[in-house]
Amino acid sequence: MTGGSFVEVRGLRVGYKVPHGVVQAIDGVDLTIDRGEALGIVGESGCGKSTLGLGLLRLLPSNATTSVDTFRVGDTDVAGLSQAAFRREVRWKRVSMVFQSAMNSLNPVRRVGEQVADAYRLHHPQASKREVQARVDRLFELVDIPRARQRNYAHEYSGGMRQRAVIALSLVCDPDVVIADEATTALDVVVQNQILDALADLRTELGIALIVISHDIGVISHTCDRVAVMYAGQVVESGAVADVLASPRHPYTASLMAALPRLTGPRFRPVSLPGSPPDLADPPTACRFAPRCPIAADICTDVPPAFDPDHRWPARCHFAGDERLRQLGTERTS
Ligand SMILES: Nc1ncnc2c1ncn2[C@@H]1O[C@H](COP(=O)(O)OP(=O)(O)OP(=O)(O)O)[C@@H](O)[C@H]1O
Repeated sequence: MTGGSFVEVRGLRVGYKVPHGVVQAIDGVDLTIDRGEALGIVGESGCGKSTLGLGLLRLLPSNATTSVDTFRVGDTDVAGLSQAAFRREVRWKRVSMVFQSAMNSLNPVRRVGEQVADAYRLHHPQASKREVQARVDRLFELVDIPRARQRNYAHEYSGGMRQRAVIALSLVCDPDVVIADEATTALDVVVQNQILDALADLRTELGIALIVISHDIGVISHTCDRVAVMYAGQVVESGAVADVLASPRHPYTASLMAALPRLTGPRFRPVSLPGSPPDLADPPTACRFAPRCPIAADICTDVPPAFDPDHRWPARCHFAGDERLRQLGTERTS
């Protein structure tokens, strides 16, 4: 990773206050993304993916405490901004988000075109009627919805079209960074791929830095250049998608891959990962994955593994890239 990346996040931490202590949902995450690049965030439920996206946009509930050493977008340091300045200058304008449930993001009793126009007017109160309509037309064109459909209500759209409309809303203010959180999870695979392709086109056409959050490694491989694999609030491996998926260096990534059914090549029985992630109010002090790890040794429960986010392909494991990882998921069925 380069020090001159377009987006740089260093030392992000988010804790939720709960009756029995603090759930440290994000514990020192570093990310860098270039313009036009897509970074995937993958991991199983509860590893902190949504907290990461919401934390970057400062949209977390009041029991959350967030801190970050560096959050820079282009030349702007957004970490030091007050809540009011962040809302005014960053949220939706520099960094926006596409959520999973399109129906929750769209107003059922207002035409979709009007909703997009409302959102634009909110941020550009001086814009003339003609400017607003030109922007709405452009946004519908970008997400490939015919102009005539601006007059429809959300319930008259298909699921895929609704999700495109939500993407159009996220682009209203011409953001530099778009975070897509499980944006296609509710859609069938064909429509899912169309939406992922649309996002991929937009990021290259508009030079957006895209963060794709998903529990589905297939979604990440379809859309992203790089991937950060999260486990228990930390990034455990990151690198080029093709490298990481072909020969994972961390046992957690290897286990995620082994749990995937394969459609081509020799047939393997998917091997699900035993156990569950640790309690984030009291995680293991050394390697957090050790209790579930098939190759763990004494050092893993004694010494926290190092992680250098500036390495080309870092893995938070004492046995990173170990030969034994290749054996995971090799239980052939035929
Ligand atoms: N408002 C909250 N109060 C307390 N704990 C929370 C809150 N929101 C999330 N958490 C906890 O923070 C951790 C991370 O949750 P998060 O929703 O970010 O994970 P995730 O990877 O997005 O999971 P999923 O895919 O199921 O949404 C979990 O242990 C979760 O229980």
